[in-house]
Amino acid sequence: MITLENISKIYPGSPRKALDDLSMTFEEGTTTALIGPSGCGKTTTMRLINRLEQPTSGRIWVNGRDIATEDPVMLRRHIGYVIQNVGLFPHMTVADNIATVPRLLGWNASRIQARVEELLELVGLDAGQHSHRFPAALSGGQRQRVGVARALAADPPVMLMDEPFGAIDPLVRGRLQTEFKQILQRVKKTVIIVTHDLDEAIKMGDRIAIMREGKLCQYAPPAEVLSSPADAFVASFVGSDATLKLLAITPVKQAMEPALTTHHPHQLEASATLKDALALMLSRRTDSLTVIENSAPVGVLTREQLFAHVQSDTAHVINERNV
Ligand SMILES: Nc1ncnc2c1ncn2[C@@H]1O[C@H](COP(=O)(O)OP(=O)(O)OP(=O)(O)O)[C@@H](O)[C@H]1O
Repeated sequence: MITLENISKIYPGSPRKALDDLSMTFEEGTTTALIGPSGCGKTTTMRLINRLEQPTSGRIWVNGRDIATEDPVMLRRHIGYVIQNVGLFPHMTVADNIATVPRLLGWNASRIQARVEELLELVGLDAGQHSHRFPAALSGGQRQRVGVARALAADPPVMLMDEPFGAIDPLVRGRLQTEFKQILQRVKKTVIIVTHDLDEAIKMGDRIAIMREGKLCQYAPPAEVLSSPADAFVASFVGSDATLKLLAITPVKQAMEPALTTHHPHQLEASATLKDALALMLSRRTDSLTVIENSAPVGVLTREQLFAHVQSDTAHVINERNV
């Protein structure tokens, strides 16, 4: 768990606060997406947590310890850090890059090799094919995978990821986001991801922290940010298509009426989203669907139930357009 307690940061010579009395807690084993306009203090927050910067005032606790009392170098060995363009050492092979922190921690050679192979498999790279290559010979997506493997090498409880997909082309980015989310769920770390991309924040974050001018505007699960923005700024930040984004992350199961027998001919898996359901209703020109799980009916979803799950104003707009 990471706790920021009344953190303010004023950079020398700067007229304004980069962070302004910021207090928040990042729960253990969860992924938080930090998002907000340029200059709102996202990167500063990350750099304070791994002590690349010092707060002007306030305290930061990582797993119950005040990091001001920790040796910054030792602290950083227990915090994985992934940045845009990765920062791999260009003169070192993939294997040596991943082995950096385990070597500093004094692991023996066979343990390091086993860990490198395990991590390459975890991030979807073939060890035999990639271990001995140099970063320049990899694609952007492959470099990013190596960056994540390196950050995970010593199994740190905390991972900081500063725009980890920023330099990746959009098609590969979507795939990497999906894969990394699965990896992060498996390794159960406390993860903070800085992003500029709301869709990425919604996809990756268990919670989203929306910042503005060094303060926190809202800190909540994606569905709550989309359905109940805390103020006008958050509402404008999430945009007019918040309802569609909400449909895209809400499982059908949450909105359906349970039922073991139904007469509606069109079927949809319970794991599908309300956006999938709406698309199916539109294409089949129907107002109700049978929801199935393991090939058996588990419920019914009607258009009314679907709209009841999204903000009423916007739902009316969708309804009136009869989409
Ligand atoms: N080393 C520095 N010296 C002086 N001011 C800085 C320094 N680093 C950041 N700042 C200022 O602090 C504020 C917060 O910057 P920060 O980089 O944390 O924002 P950010 O939300 O990560 O921005 P971006 O999305 O553009 O990366 C900005 O006004 C920035 O200009």
